[in-house]
Amino acid sequence: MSDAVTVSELVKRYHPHAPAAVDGLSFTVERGEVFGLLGPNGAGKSTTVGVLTTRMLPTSGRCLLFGTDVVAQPARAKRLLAVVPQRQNLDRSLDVRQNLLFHARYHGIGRDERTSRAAELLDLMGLTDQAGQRVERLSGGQTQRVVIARALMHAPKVLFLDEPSTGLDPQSRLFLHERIRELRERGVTVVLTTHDMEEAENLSDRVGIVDHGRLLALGTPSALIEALPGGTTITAQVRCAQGTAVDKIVTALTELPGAGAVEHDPAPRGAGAGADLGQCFRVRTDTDPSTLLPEVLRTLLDQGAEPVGLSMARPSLQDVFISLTGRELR
Ligand SMILES: Nc1ncnc2c1ncn2[C@@H]1O[C@H](COP(=O)(O)OP(=O)(O)OP(=O)(O)O)[C@@H](O)[C@H]1O
Repeated sequence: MSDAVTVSELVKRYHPHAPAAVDGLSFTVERGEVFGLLGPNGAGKSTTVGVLTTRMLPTSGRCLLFGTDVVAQPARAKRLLAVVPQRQNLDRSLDVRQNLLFHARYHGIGRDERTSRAAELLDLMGLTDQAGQRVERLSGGQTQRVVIARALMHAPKVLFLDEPSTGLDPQSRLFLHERIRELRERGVTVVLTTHDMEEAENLSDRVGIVDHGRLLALGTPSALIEALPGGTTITAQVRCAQGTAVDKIVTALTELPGAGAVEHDPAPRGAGAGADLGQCFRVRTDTDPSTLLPEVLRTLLDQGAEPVGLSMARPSLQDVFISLTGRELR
């Protein structure tokens, strides 16, 4: 059985002498998964999605949707896919339900079927009460839900979502995430492009991180996070007696079994009164932090430091993203 999306050796050059916007990209998206396509500005995500959704032609390489070549059979590919763009493009002269019905009619879906699908999708997206509302009266979150409902009217097998949560309030964002999960339960494959790493980590079964048109990493968010060196960080805020040798504390922490790099920050944020004596130590570890944590505490006490705060942070997809694509703005 073919994958939902197959991208092989995709190259897209906008100008013959310009660097390739997509430079030999290959990945597959399995049927029914939510796949996050991530990368900094200009990485080549929109170009890749543009080719996959038949909006532009590749320079070379092949893209298939459920085995259908998007270049050789664009009309067939269009029936399989739906795109939810970042900027809404609803028909302002129509109400919510009419937007859905018009889209279905365009796709050749019969009257009875489009009426029942519209009712079902309005219900799924929590829009039944807004069915007769003009789209210009809707909030940002409601508009986004209408755009998704409309995209689903022709029962696409793969849905491309571009930055779906941009500008949404937390409730709308949560609702949208629940609906995306529900779509996956119904067997719809979702390709999500987002800059929001928390969203990508929460929603995606797997993510592909691209930069300069190339794939840098591919896997489940948890596998990519686990592969990050210097995994968990234990942060200890302490108060030290005047004259305490901070270097000695750093050395003692570094010598603990399982400890990786140790950083010292003499002015921790929010140290408050007596900040001149406040110190912060960060211990990175690839091992189980629950065994290291008591050792860190004991070492600090042995060295005459008084712990006032202790925390443990697992790295996130954002850390993976930054470690692969760098910190500089483009
Ligand atoms: N129509 C175009 N003509 C020429 N170059 C383009 C065109 N569209 C995109 N590019 C260039 O191709 C590269 C990839 O752009 P693309 O829009 O695919 O990146 P992206 O990852 O989607 O970025 P963003 O997150 O900012 O949307 C960039 O260098 C961009 O400047």
